[in-house]
Amino acid sequence: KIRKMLSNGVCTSNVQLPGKVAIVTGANTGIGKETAKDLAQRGARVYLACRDVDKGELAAREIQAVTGNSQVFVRKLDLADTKSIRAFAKDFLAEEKHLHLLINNAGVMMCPYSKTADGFEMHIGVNHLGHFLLTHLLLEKLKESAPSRIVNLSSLGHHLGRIHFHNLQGEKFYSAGLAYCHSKLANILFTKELAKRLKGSGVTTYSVHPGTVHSELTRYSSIMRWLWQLFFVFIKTPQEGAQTSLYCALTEGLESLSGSHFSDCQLAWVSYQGRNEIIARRLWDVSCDLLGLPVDW
Ligand SMILES: NC(=O)C1=CN([C@@H]2O[C@H](COP(=O)(O)OP(=O)(O)OC[C@H]3O[C@@H](n4cnc5c(N)ncnc54)[C@H](OP(=O)(O)O)[C@@H]3O)[C@@H](O)[C@H]2O)C=CC1
Ligand SMILES: CC1=C(/C=C/C(C)=C/C=C/C(C)=C/C=O)C(C)(C)CCC1
Repeated sequence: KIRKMLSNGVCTSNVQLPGKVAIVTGANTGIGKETAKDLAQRGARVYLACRDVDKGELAAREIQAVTGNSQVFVRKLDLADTKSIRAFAKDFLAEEKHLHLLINNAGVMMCPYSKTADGFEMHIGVNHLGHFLLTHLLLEKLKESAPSRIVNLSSLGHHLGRIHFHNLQGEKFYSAGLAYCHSKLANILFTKELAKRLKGSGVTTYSVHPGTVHSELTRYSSIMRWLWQLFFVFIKTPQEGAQTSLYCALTEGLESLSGSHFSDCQLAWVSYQGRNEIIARRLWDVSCDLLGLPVDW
């Protein structure tokens, strides 16, 4: 009862999605799996973009069995490797005529200092740069399929985040907890800058704090796991955690709020840095530079 009371925010939309195509990254478990399940339940063709295809297949079978929707597919996507991101996008673009919903959900938290295949620090590399590149590669398809939406999973933790341009890869100093928060701030800044650039295109974008949710996200931190267990009544189930992503993906009339941040299915407060347009623009330029992308897209 306490958890239900604290788990504010339910996506009440009864929008159905026959003929619509969705991609959910990191959909083999946690919030992503529940998000994909709900979209499949509404009749969408859903692509589970997972780094571990076997885990993805297990989730797809479960989703197919629960929803009766056979149009649930698994594709390999490792956000810690730009080659994998490019291969995923290439195959998807060849396979599908449309893309209506891109849910940038996958994430890592508090992993020990490590680097992606391209030499980016793991949090900024997977949580921000990986999704930045994926979105870039899929954007034309999203525009052609408009109205379409992009939902970026951020976190309340962004309040502790700062974009240290002189130490973006954590080489000068590194804290696993803060590195996560920095990457989640980057998700918010990306959403804001992207929304600006997409004005008038029919593609809108939102960032989301899903709540404090029981999932595998705490895998690298025994303290977090212990806290989550101790205070389990305060922690949302993954299904409850998926509600704000679904709200942003499905709610009609949300277009004018493109670029905004949501929690518990309502507008949420963003930190001072998260509202800074100059930092958002600079992060965009630096991200393009790191990924070898043109600045204007
Ligand atoms: N749980 C919470 O309390 C909160 C979660 N969030 C955010 O919600 C999102 C979902 O998290 P949640 O469901 O809780 O976490 P989980 O750890 O349960 O799920 C994360 C998913 O991301 C995938 N993933 C991790 N690294 C990569 C990679 N390199 N390439 C592709 N996929 C990858 C994981 O795959 P695999 O299973 O193979 O590892 C998994 O499918 C994250 O962005 C997180 O930051 C925000 C605030 C709070
Ligand atoms: C203070 C406090 C809690 C709050 C924890 C919070 C607010 C965690 C946020 C985690 C995030 C944002 C994770 C991923 O992004 C608990 C554990 C509920 C237990 C009661 C004490």
